[in-house]
Amino acid sequence: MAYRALIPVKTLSEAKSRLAPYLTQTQRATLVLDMLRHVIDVLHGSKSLETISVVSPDPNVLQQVQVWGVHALLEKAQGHNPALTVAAQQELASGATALLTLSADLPLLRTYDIQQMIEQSRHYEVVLAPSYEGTGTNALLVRPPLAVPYVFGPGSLQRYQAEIQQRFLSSTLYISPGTRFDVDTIEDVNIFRRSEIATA
Ligand SMILES: Nc1nc2c(ncn2[C@@H]2O[C@H](COP(=O)(O)OP(=O)(O)OP(=O)(O)O)[C@@H](O)[C@H]2O)c(=O)[nH]1
Ligand SMILES: C=C(OP(=O)(O)O)C(=O)O
Repeated sequence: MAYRALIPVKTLSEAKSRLAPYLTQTQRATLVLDMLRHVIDVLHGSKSLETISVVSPDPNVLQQVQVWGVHALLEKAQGHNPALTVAAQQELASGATALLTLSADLPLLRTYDIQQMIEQSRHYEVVLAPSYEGTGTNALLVRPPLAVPYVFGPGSLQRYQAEIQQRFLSSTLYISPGTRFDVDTIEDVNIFRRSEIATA
């Protein structure tokens, strides 16, 4: 089985727009790149992935991730789901048999989470990792790639579940702090900062 990972990353100037009232653009860009670096390090550390790719329209992001040792895919169709769809088609065409798509903003993600999701995917065609509030999807492991269409966005978990049901695919939920906690709001940033201080 050829497991690969794919991380979508927005243009830095537009990323983390919900934090714009609280953080400067430079602070937001730094936060995005720090969290992306963490996710990439964790994926590398899992030693379970044939390749790791980042899809983004931002040349600075693409240049940076190559330095970190991952593939840089220029966004060919605009928007979260269209960009992922084209990138996943490329992965499928080049031999991927399973694709883990995950958000770039998961600061508590651990290699154990990746290994567990891969383990579960041996028994289920789709493994979904929900966000804390239970409506979002922070990671999605699909075997084969594109067996389920990308439907990220508000309320995506329920939409994924409906798509899975329509296609009679087997699926399971993977629930862990590492995949549940994504940084969207200033409250999330503060929770994360407090957890860093507590573990320092
Ligand atoms: N390539 C690409 N990635 C995207 C796009 N939209 C969102 N993403 C990525 O998808 C993941 C979840 O993104 P969102 O929560 O929608 O956006 P965000 O920038 O994290 O936060 P907000 O701007 O506050 O919504 C993050 O890794 C984003 O960088 C897009 O249009 N293209
Ligand atoms: C994009 C999503 O979530 P968020 O905007 O909360 O990161 C999603 O869960 O599909």
